[in-house]
Amino acid sequence: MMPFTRITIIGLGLIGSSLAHAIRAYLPTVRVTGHDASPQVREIARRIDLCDDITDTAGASVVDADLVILCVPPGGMKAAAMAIADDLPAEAILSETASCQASIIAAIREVLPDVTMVPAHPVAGTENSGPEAGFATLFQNRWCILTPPEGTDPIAIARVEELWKRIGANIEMMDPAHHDLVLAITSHLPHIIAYTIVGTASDLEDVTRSEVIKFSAGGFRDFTRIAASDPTMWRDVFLANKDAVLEMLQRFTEDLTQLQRAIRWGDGEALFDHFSKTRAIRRSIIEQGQDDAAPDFGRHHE
Ligand SMILES: NC(=O)c1ccc[n+]([C@@H]2O[C@H](COP(=O)([O-])OP(=O)(O)OC[C@H]3O[C@@H](n4cnc5c(N)ncnc54)[C@H](O)[C@@H]3O)[C@@H](O)[C@H]2O)c1
Ligand SMILES: O=C(O)C(=O)C[C@]1(C(=O)O)C=C[C@@H](O)C=C1
Repeated sequence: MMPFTRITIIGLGLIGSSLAHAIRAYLPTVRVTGHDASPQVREIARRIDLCDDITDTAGASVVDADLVILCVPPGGMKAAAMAIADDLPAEAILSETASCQASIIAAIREVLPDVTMVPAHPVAGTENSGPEAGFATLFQNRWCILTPPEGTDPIAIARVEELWKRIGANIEMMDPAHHDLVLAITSHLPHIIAYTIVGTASDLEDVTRSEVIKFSAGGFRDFTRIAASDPTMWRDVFLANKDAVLEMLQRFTEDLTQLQRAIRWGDGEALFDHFSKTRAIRRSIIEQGQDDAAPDFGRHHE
């Protein structure tokens, strides 16, 4: 059975447009309505025929929806929820795709205290943003983490789970605070490290910009892809997931200091042991078949 018949997507950037493409490709009988706060984005979305209908106001986009998915940057989630508060049907389910969850759920709850909420964070993306960056296969064989607040109607959870399965995702359930801790190490820390290393390299006076570009074919190039990720979204992620990110950064800094000491004191054994452990981690990720998507998706769309 179709989990939903009328889905509204608010925020038509990378994730919102990918969802629209995926729902129309894999659940073609579902009616997809879209809205974005930006008139330019709405114009592009209409031109590329992204949804069955694009509305100029948030309220009009939700009046007959049975599922509304907020796909705006984390810092815009509360405003997006506020904009639909008067028009959201009582029986509609609200979802959102934010990269961090606990503080976003709390902010939405302030505006919509009684709504049935099933947040769903797809662990899939690229460094690109905007309505033309999306593609239908983005979520294929990728994790989607559901973080429903305690006491959420199990039928609502099952319907959202079914939707994500139909567009190709694998489902995991997590408590929102645990989700934020896990993502802080697996996604948010790599981004802050990439933003730092690329910034440091370009700041170095004796490494000219042209040399950075010229010699960036190796490891540095992978960092530049991540460091090209959307500045608004990532500013919001670090502010909204402050505690978990600071906790992970503290751990990371301590581990970095240990490696720094090993280099300073010529402790080759410590370095070799550490690098052997990390090589084993990479190999086990590949064995589990989770290696394929992220870097490739980015490169297809460069
Ligand atoms: N980019 C990724 O890799 C990725 C992956 C998984 C989840 N996410 C999460 O999904 C959400 C969307 O990310 P994205 O990469 O699609 O961003 P994006 O920048 O590509 O698109 C966001 C869109 O939201 C619109 N918007 C902003 N505030 C709005 C509001 N109040 N009402 C209506 N529209 C509004 C913007 O105009 C923009 O078009 C974020 O919360 C992000 O954390 C991102
Ligand atoms: O592959 C990328 O470009 C991504 O950064 C995707 C990525 C990640 O860190 O894995 C980024 C943020 C999301 O919340 C989920 C996925």
